[in-house]
Amino acid sequence: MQTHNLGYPRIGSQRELKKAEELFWAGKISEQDLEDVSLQIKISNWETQKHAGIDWIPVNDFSLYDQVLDLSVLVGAVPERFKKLAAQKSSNELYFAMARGYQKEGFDLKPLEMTKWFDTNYHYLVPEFTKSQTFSLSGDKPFREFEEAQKLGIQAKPVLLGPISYLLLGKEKEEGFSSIDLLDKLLPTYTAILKKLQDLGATWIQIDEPCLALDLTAEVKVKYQEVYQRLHTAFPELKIILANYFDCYGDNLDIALSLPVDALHLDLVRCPSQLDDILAHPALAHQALSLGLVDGRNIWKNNYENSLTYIRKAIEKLGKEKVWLAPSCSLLHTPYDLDLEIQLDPELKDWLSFGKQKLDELQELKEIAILPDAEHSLEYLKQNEQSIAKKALSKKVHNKEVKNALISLKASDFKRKAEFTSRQKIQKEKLQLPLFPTTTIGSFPQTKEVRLLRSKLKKGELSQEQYDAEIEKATTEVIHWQEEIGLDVLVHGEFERNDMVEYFGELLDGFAFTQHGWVQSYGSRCVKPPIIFGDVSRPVDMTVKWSVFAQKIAKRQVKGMLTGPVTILQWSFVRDDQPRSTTAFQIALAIREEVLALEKAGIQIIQIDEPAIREGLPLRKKDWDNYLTWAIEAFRLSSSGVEDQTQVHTHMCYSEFNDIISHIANMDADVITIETSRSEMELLGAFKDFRYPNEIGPGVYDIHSPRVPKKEEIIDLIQKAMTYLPEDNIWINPDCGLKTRQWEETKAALINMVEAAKVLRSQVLDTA
Ligand SMILES: CN1c2c(nc(N)[nH]c2=O)NC[C@@H]1CNc1ccc(C(=O)N[C@@H](CCC(=O)N[C@@H](CCC(=O)N[C@@H](CCC(=O)O)C(=O)O)C(=O)O)C(=O)O)cc1
Ligand SMILES: N[C@@H](CCS)C(=O)O
Ligand SMILES: [Zn+2]
Repeated sequence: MQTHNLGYPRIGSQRELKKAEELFWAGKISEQDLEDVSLQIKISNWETQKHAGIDWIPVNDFSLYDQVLDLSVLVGAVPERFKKLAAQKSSNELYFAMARGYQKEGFDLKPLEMTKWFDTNYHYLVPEFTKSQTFSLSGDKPFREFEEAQKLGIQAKPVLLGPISYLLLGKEKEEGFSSIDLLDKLLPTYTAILKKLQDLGATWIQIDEPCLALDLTAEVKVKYQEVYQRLHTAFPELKIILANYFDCYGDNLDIALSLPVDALHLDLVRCPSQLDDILAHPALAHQALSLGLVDGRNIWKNNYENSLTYIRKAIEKLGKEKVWLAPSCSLLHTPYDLDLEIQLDPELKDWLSFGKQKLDELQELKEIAILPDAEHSLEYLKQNEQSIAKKALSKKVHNKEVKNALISLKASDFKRKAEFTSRQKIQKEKLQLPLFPTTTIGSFPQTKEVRLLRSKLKKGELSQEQYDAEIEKATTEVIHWQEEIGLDVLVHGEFERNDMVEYFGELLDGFAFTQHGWVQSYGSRCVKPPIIFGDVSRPVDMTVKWSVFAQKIAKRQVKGMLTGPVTILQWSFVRDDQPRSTTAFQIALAIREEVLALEKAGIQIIQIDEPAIREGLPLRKKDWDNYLTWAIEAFRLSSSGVEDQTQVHTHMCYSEFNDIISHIANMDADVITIETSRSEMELLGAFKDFRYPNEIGPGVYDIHSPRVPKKEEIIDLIQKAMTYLPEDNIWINPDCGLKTRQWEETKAALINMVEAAKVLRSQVLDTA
């Protein structure tokens, strides 16, 4: 029996990579310094895994920015616009230019698009393909890392994203072909990579094909057979472990089992039922099974008794040699090390397991499975049973009042008092906003200075009063500045928030938060997801103080700003002892209370952000309806308590809306602000076709880039939006919050946005 790992977090246990990268980008350290930090992280990761006793340790799971971008660079899929830069710069500079864009020395290069990695909060860089796309081996990253690991005596298993998933995750940049048509062109380069790894001494290679968890066309299914047959023919000696995760193989199982690979990985956390299906499958013959037992997407201790049931079943059918033990997916999505959490409640800590502890769990499971009667095995089992039992019975988890509140919900709790058309009249009368009201999405730049204040507060170097005074100052400045430039609906800037989810997690009961539980979101950006361990309730006001403060000093309306229940759920580590929907409703009730508290305090416009509604969609379409029903109900529960005159906004980003537009409409927010600028407003087609009734703020510029949009561009975009939507329903705003931007470009962009609104208003008046 072997243990192996599918991938390890790579930001460093103290976010060393993030810090080094940001210094490198600022020109403060050299490329060599960055390489040194990277190597230290890799070595530390390998040693940790070796020390835990993992038999096969992944290499090439490290990345300076993103593993999909790594493969694009390795196979030479560099978009044409970067070619001139490529000729002048180092490979790292080109790599980061593709990741982040390049706007200097006469270049104005847009980065690759970034999108969600399946249903996670990790974002990858979307490969770009053209009809005449060519590929060629253009780097040495996996080879270098394999050699580095070998030198340290690590039994290394290179990890590569599979050729089919790679192509399917990319985007065609011109019409008339499909990315999967490029397989024949890609395979020679892909085989060159395998050849080189084999020549260096690799025996096992992990090829990730997470697209096997999606609904696939018959054409793609056939490609799987062709490709893996070709790879097997080319490398009969090389052993391939094919990894799928995040959902079942489902109806791709027959294909997966027919492939000439040496081992198949199953995510038993997301799909426990597939083990029986596989063990009973007539095609199961030559393959070993890698059991994805330990949850790579969550932080709870593994339940050994459950895992051992799976292990025993697999051994019975296949024999010990053909059973591998693994995490369900890469540990990239978990924090590094629970031992760093010295402030966590010890009772809660006993229920948890982070990346490093998950490695120990694998090793302990292996020992229990091999030597079930050994003293240490019995001890491991006993300890584990005790932790699991304590959690199930803990008073900290269960709150009767919350459970009762959920049971007592009525249909009317999910519905605004009046229909939208009546509300709209009342709100237009009350708010007296101009045509094309301008607003922003909530956050203003979270500068180093603001973050430093919080850091000092946490370290006790600043008192709460001193901190509050500084946040007051920043909020006051931003309110006055918004009024000065003429924005219509103001925001308080969110300076008091570390993150739009963690902030609420720190204030709600049933949540815990960590000191070092960082998880990579994209590139150097990380999040610290809170841990939902118990029934959720709201012991204190969470946002009222800062909204009321801002409203008091403002001459115009200030939007209250909340994160919605589905997004809080999606971006937290969630309970595994009750359905996600139950937790979502509990959070929704807490947010509903906050909404009512804001209303009572005189806030007339309240935004409830739900950027993660779409990413929460299950990977298989058959599961969509169930999810969308409870997710939209959770939003409605959070937003429906208010009077008709109170205007509820929601905000979404990173979303394609076509296939879920009826559900978006069903949220019944008075105003929805959405990311549309990158699609040049084309996303609005769905709203037009559906005759979406409520008001919409289509984003007029991309906030991911420092580029300042020109007034004329914004006018053009809104004129385009007017071909989709009634002008009375249009708001003007950026795509998303401005927290990652600098002040300089923020100011310039918003001034242009307000000027554009003025021009548009006068154009409409002229034609009236
Ligand atoms: C909108 N997005 C979000 C997602 N998920 C979330 N949970 N939150 C989101 O906002 N998913 C989708 C997108 C992803 N986008 C982003 C955008 C930006 C970040 C980001 O900037 N992350 C920060 C960390 C934010 C934070 O928690 N800050 C804390 C602590 C800051 C810190 O490191 N302090 C230093 C001292 C200060 C200093 O010297 O700078 C320290 O303690 O050592 C805070 O503000 O208090 C990042 O830096 O990565 C993430 C996802
Ligand atoms: N209100 C949040 C939404 C981000 S999706 C912000 O402005 O940052
Ligand atoms: Zn957003």
